[in-house]
Amino acid sequence: MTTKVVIPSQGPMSRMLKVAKVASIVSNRIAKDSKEEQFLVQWQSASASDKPPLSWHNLSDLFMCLELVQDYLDARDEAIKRAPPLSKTSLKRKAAHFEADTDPPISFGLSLSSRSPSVASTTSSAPLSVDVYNGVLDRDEEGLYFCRSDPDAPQLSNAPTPEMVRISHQSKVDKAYHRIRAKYVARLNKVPGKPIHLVNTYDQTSPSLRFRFIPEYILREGVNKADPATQEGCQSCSPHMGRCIGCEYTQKCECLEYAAVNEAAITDPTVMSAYREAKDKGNSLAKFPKRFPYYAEGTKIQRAGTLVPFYLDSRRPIYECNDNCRCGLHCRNKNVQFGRTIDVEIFKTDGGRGWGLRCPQQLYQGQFIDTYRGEVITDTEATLREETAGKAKASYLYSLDKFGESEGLSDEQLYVVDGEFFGGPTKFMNHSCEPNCRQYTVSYNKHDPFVYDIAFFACRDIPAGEELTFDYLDKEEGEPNEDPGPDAIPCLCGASKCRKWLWT
Ligand SMILES: C[S@@+](CC[C@H](N)C(=O)[O-])C[C@H]1O[C@@H](n2cnc3c(N)ncnc32)[C@H](O)[C@@H]1O
Repeated sequence: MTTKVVIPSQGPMSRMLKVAKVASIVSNRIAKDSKEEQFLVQWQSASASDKPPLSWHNLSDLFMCLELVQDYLDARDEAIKRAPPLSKTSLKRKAAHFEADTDPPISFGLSLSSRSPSVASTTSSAPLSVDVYNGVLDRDEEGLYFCRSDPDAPQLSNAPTPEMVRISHQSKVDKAYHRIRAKYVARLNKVPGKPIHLVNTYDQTSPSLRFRFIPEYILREGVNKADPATQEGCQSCSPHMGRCIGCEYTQKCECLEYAAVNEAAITDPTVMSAYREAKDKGNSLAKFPKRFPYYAEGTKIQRAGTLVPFYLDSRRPIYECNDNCRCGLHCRNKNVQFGRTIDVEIFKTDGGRGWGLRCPQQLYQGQFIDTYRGEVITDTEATLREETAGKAKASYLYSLDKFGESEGLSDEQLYVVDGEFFGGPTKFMNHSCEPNCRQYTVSYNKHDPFVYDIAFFACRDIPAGEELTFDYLDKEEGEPNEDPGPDAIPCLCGASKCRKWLWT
């Protein structure tokens, strides 16, 4: 007679698993008696020579390790897609069998001991909520369950068996998908600021629970932001000049010192030659005409705060005023620093591009959407992460190289933003060869060429619900396209002028 160890059911929290000791989820099934979705947990083994213990658990036990359930479901989904299709008759027969008896036939000899005071023994004929296959369930001081190896138990090296795999592919996992979605939405609801919605009318999946929403960059080892003492503010401006919109005169505002010169505004030939000379010699261009980047209040309602054409149609960096400025909180030259002001929706795209981002309301040309957030890492660390994760990883890495050339910095000195595991909703923005958004450099410290914001703006009016996209290559006007290499990722943007690949 096989002994199984049963954990008494005492409400959902009483059986939470100790996540740190769970290695992975390796199978799933529907419990014969309770019809609960269950998952086979593979635990970490005490030593490398021990075979890891395995135990079946109801979904409710796994709330704290839903990330691992999600990993398992992704792999299961891939395996199902790769599996040869079953013939209609065999599918029907197996499904019928499965509904009648969903417990996998156990093809290995089980001999389980029950030495933990928190578990009770029963026989295989008793109704089981959870059964342990080759270990002993125990509880730590916080009451969390884990499974430790039992030297007397048989060493199971072949789980999941082919039979377990067959059953797992036919067993429903709707509740697991639902729980994962609920956990993701609960997290979204905690993100400060305007709501982020999650919409998936395509399948049951949710974006990765491993991702954490963060409001600011996380600076990792070796990354240094310029000393706050170097963040000069404009000292000659005030909130009460002219129209009371903060900075009013570009020539007064020291924040624009390094901003692009508006050459079209230089009509005097003497000024033009002085400008050319200063430019050639690398002298200060502070006194030449500049533009504030945003329309101020008082223009058309849909224009206020949007980019003026001088910036909209270019890749010119934007220098916003900062906390050390005298122009006040409501300066017309402060925008991106206040963050997103629109709702966004993360949605599952059709056509193989994964998740995408859209806005449920209409956006106007030049309107700020959000910044790209993530871990700021060194170039060396970025290369390491890229090599470890393979070519697809490159998609979440964003180089902060805007000032590299003008400041004479080498690639190794520059930083990279990795938005894969930490970031904001813009992580989900896909590429299009004919995009409706564009990325801009936004700096609050003109003396720091290393750490600045990457901000997305609508480059045309965007109707409510249209997917937000940008061009991943962000090339200068007229810059030629490189030929795609053998590893080039095919582009699925569907635009009529599609380049056919994402990057080389
Ligand atoms: C920054 S992520 C965008 C969000 C991503 N779709 C997701 O589900 O997390 C970049 C990745 O999205 C996919 N992607 C984005 N735009 C695409 C396009 N036009 N064609 C094909 N895949 C695209 C590629 O897998 C790329 O590596």
